[in-house]
Amino acid sequence: MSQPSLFDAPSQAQDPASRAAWLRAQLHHHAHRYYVLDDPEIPDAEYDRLFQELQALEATHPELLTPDSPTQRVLGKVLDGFQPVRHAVPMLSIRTETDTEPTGAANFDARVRRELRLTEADPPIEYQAELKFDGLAINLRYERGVLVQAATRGDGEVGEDVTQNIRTINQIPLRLNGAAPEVLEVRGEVYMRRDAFDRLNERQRELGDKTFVNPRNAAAGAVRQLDPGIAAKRPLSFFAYGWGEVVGWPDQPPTQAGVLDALEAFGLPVSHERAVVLGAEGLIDFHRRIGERRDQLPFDIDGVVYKVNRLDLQKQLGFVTREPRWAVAHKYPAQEQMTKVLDIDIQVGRTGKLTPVAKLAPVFVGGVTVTNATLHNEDETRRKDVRIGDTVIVRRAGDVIPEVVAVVADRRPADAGEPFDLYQRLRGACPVCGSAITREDGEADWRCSGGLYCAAQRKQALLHFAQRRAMDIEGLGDKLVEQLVDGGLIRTLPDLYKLGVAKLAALDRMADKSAQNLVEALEKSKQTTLPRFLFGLGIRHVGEATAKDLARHFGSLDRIMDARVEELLEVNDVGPVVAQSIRTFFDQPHNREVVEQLRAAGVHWPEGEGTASDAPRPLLGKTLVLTGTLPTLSRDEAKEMIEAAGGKVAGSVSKKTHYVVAGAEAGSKLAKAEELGVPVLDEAGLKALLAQGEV
Ligand SMILES: NC(=O)c1ccc[n+]([C@@H]2O[C@H](COP(=O)([O-])OP(=O)(O)OC[C@H]3O[C@@H](n4cnc5c(N)ncnc54)[C@H](O)[C@@H]3O)[C@@H](O)[C@H]2O)c1
Ligand SMILES: [Zn+2]
Repeated sequence: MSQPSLFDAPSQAQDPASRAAWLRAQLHHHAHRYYVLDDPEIPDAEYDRLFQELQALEATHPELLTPDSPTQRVLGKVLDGFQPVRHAVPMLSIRTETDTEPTGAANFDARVRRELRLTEADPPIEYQAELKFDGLAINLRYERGVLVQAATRGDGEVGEDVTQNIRTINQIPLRLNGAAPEVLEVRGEVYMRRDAFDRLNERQRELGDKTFVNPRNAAAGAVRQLDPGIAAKRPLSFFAYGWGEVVGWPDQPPTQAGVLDALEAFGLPVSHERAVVLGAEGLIDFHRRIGERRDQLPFDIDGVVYKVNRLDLQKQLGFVTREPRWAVAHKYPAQEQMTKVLDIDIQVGRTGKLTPVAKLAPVFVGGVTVTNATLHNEDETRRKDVRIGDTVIVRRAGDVIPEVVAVVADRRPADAGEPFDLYQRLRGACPVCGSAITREDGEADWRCSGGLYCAAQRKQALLHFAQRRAMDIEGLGDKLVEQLVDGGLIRTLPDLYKLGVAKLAALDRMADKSAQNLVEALEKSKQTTLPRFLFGLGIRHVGEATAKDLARHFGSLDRIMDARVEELLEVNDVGPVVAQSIRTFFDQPHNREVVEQLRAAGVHWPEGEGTASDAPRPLLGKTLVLTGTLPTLSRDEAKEMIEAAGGKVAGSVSKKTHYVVAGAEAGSKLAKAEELGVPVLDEAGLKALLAQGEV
């Protein structure tokens, strides 16, 4: 049904009464999404703007104030399925001081001094400054030191009984240490660490499930989950920052800081990022210090909280409607904001992965101006249904790249783009090199298949080609590859073999001697083997073992390049996905050109007939384990011979091992073989086995 829409909001020029009514309806709707459903539709910053507008309107037009106004009470509600819990002491909200200006702290300090009738002659007030954790407020009730109940805030008066779910949080003690009061209600925040949240979303993405907008939401959803089994799987954490009902605690400390220390001594997690400071200056300094480190904290905070430290003064100051007078929240720039999607680009990563990226109208979020945000992959873009022209929520928290977390559905313009279709958008071709793009069954990502040629994949291709197990080009590491590619010395792989000592020696931090060595290593690498070369090409799914199988089966590169999928499938261990990947790779004209240029540059290897049809493979299907030192064969030679005969070499002995080949100083593997009754051979025995087929 039609709900008030932000999109056709009555203009602010309208009369204050209808504006106020409209704002109340908006706030009620969004509070329900947020507090009850744990599924907000707009960012907090937007909610706060509406809230502040209503507050201002009610201040100038007191006759518009209604008792049910969101400014007058906390808007949570008990979800069906949970037992309601009446709080012994109401759970309130905290007043938010003007967004990010340091003057917020000065206003608060001045107000407190006025309320306490202090003059300039009086000393500065002592405050406890804390982090404002972005999670879900929980009341933990301990009776005689035992956790008997955990409840959400709800509407502040009545919350939900979530004891079962809270018990699954390891950080929350089920029994307090030491001499606990008769009744102690501990208040604090259940939250999810950012790394845990990222892992959770990563897993959701892999499963093709809906991702969570932010850690607060994921944590709130987990706590308010009717199935404790699901709640237990979400990694939640907890920080205590306050208390509710207290009975029988004669030595309760007289300050906020003292009580938090005591809670910690009882075994509750209390953040150490807190300080007792003096006056407005101390608060401003704390706000600044934490602000500088906000991105490095392992969890989200949306601000800091200032509290009068002395409890007798807190009592004297008391409460107004939904907030205490002795505390205030001072926020940082929001980590989520709304903005418009101007376009959707597709970026090619260094391994060829294609990532859709939203181009955004510039927006200030998490302390920086953001113009790009990742959409992760095609399925996720479709699940969120992000289209060009949409208004979206962008999140930037910590050092991670900004991401689009949701579309603001009722702000979609009539001329918004089509549902996202990556293949169509690129017309099937990599935006960098024009090679075909592919997406395999069961994989989330599209990829460019021009691995050897694609500029985006140049560095990766070089490193892969040069590695020890491939072309073994000594001295061609990460840093040098960066320099060579960024400096324009290498555009495609074959350029490697055009590098001369003079060109190399001109590079930063490259001594003549190392340039000379590299040129020699390059020259040496030209003489290689077909398996090494094949592996070095970086064909997706073609690892060392598959490269060896292919080389053995076909004998020559040309035969592999021209093999049909059915022919590739005849190779040991090559399935449909691998066969298709090889076929697609060699179907790209650019990849073939690179291969030709490498051969023209002098890269060569011995070729043979291949074993495609009739060569004997006496060890086909057999698994062998090598241990100790053989008299004449090196470990690599033995392995090569076994594989050539169709066998596999495994690293450890199990019941599935067919033979163990033991040399001098064989250790635990030999013992294991004897224990399991696996036949043990020496070098001569191995050779005899290999010779079996050669009749
Ligand atoms: N996006 C939306 O649609 C939407 C809707 C409703 C509310 N909201 C957001 O919810 C927030 C308003 O919530 P609120 O009025 O319930 O209060 P609040 O979150 O602004 O402040 C009170 C809460 O702060 C938390 N807190 C964290 N650290 C604390 C500390 N050290 N000491 C004391 N309390 C601490 C507690 O959970 C407490 O309940 C705003 O940020 C608002 O944007 C968003
Ligand atoms: Zn490409």
